[in-house]
Amino acid sequence: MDKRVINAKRIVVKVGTSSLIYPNGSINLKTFDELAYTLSALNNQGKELILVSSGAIGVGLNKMHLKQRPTEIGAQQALAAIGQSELMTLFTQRFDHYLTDIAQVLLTHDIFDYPKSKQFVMNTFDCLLRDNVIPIVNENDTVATDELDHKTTFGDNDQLSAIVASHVNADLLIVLSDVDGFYDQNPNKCADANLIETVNSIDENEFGVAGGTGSRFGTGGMQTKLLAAKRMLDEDRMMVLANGADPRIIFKILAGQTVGTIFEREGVTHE
Ligand SMILES: Nc1ncnc2c1ncn2[C@@H]1O[C@H](COP(=O)(O)OP(=O)(O)O)[C@@H](O)[C@H]1O
Ligand SMILES: N[C@@H](CCC(=O)OP(=O)(O)O)C(=O)O
Repeated sequence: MDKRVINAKRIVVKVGTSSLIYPNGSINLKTFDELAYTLSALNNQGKELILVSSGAIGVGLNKMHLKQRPTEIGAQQALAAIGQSELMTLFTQRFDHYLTDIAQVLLTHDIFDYPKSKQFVMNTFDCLLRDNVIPIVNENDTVATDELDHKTTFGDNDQLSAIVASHVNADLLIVLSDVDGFYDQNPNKCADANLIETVNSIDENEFGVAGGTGSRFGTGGMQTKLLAAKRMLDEDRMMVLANGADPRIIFKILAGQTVGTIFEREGVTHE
């Protein structure tokens, strides 16, 4: 494992809907709790953490007792608005339990393109991290339209997490999903798919084996995770993709254990 992973101080963690919501639509309280515990423990150790969390629509569906995601974009945005406050309530409860302060930061993908907006966002992150408050970021779904196909999909927190990691100069991006890592074929479709432990570069070969989402509530699937990883590699940053079923896996990652898939440029020092 790359020594830089063990030494990472500023870490962005992205958690997908598939880790927070069960396939039956119920809220996965175990993940919420273990995520809050893990990030609180690391915060206490002096790490600087930013959590990018999806789940607003999933939690909104649950709150409104809906089983299917509506196709109309306005209805999805309304569900995201309902679910976002509920999502933060769940996080507040769990993080309170571990005596950790959190803050909600809603962003759009293009916010860093505007120098003044970028400055305000950066000031906010700086103050929160300085005060040991963990920012919890989601896309501002009611105003975000750039990623919508106006049919069934909504937003993309994989790439948003990479954008955030890049602008806050994070040492490491950890993406938690419902798979163990990046496979040479979609593991939900091919039983003989093999996990790839290290990826040094991403081109059409990798994109060629990256399929769409496996869950009813996830959006991007592996395509958007590879786009996020590509951004990290282009900037010589590292990303680890791992299974978020038990977020305490982050301790293993930071202990240097071989977990999931690490995306890192070639030629770095291993031990
Ligand atoms: N090559 C691949 N390796 C791993 N997972 C893949 C691959 N191609 C497609 N997938 C799918 O991507 C899914 C993860 O993406 P997604 O459902 O959007 O999760 P999340 O909600 O965590 O963002 C996996 O469950 C799997 O079905
Ligand atoms: N902003 C949306 C999620 C967008 C998204 O990228 O979802 P996912 O593929 O589960 O990470 C929400 O909170 O429901």
